[in-house]
Amino acid sequence: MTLAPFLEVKKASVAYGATTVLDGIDLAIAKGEFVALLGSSGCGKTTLLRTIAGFVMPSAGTVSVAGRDVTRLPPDKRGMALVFQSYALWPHMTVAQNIGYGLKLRHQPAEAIARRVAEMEALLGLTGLARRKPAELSGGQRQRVALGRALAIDPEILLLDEPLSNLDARIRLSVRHEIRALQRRLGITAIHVTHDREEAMVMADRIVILDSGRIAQAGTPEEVYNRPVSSFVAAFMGAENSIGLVGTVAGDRFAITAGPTNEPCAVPLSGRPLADGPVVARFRAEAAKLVPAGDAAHVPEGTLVLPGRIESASYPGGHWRHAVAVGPDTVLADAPQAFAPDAAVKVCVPPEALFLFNPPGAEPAAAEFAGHKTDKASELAGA
Ligand SMILES: Nc1ncnc2c1ncn2[C@@H]1O[C@H](COP(=O)(O)OP(=O)(O)OP(=O)(O)O)[C@@H](O)[C@H]1O
Repeated sequence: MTLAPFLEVKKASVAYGATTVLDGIDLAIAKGEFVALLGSSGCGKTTLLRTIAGFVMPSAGTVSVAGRDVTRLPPDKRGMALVFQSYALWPHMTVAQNIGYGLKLRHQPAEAIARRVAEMEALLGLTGLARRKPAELSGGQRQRVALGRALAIDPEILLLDEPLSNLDARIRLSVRHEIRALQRRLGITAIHVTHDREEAMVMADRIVILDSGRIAQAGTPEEVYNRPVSSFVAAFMGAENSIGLVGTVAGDRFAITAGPTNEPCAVPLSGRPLADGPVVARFRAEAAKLVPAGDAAHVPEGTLVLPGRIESASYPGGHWRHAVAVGPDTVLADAPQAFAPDAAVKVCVPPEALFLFNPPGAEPAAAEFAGHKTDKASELAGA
């Protein structure tokens, strides 16, 4: 299903002095969609959000809402509301005054403000706290007030800049669900900046992964998790183990040659745009199975086998995590039981959990991994 774009960023670039921070960003967001902007520190997430909000003027490109170019409009004329990480509540104002602040700026009559504030308090579970000042609230309550202030002006687009990062882990989980449920209920379009992968996964309809001011991949949580288009995205989505291999395309399979760190193996290409030669193989610790070196009977068929030696084991909860020396590399692999240090093992990785990429410059030029097109239409279709 392809949805018409509601918010559209076209070829947007932003530079601070000689430094390009956003480089030709193309992004189309459907009405009611919840999009997470995900990326490591300094990749340009906040700059993109502030460009959409109107606080940063792009040096090139446009921002439009419902087909209307808003690139030159001031922030308060864009129908958007921004919620910050720091809440930015007025400390001397009560909860009610903070929530009603935007309406007061818009010269709404007092009764209308009181009505809307009461609605917001009920919606956000703040009833009874109207006369308190921010200092008399918990972090979660303060964040709900900030959300109430943003929603009170009835924005079409809600922009969230790491709104949960000041909350402790447990409250964060509940506020996460509250924000998502509210966004769904109100049918509001939301863009959420975060560097927390799990937060993006559980909250968003679509995740946009930024790398050095460019979109590395945009897709549903399931797409970016299971079909990363690059080694960078795979690593960012948790496939942090990396091994160098060599292989050749043989029909619909990629035949991995036996090497110093691996046994030979053929994996289905499944549309992967691979060329003969060296590849980087990435996989998650939880996707690998550890088998004692002498126990050939328990090596699952069709898996990539990496002989190794246990360096250490730790218990993060639910399983044992092992650091395993594989040739000159160390990979992490989980198992339900602990292996002893120095034990000889085989790290077995099933083909569907193995992400293979030719090194940059070696990819087949014309090949495109099915379902990985990043043009606008398919981005929206993934919504
Ligand atoms: N006003 C500014 N002047 C100069 N450089 C800036 C300015 N604002 C941001 N930058 C630089 O632009 C780059 C992107 O910053 P941005 O805040 O968008 O990153 P981010 O992905 O949101 O990072 P974080 O997760 O750390 O907040 C960084 O290198 C930053 O130092």
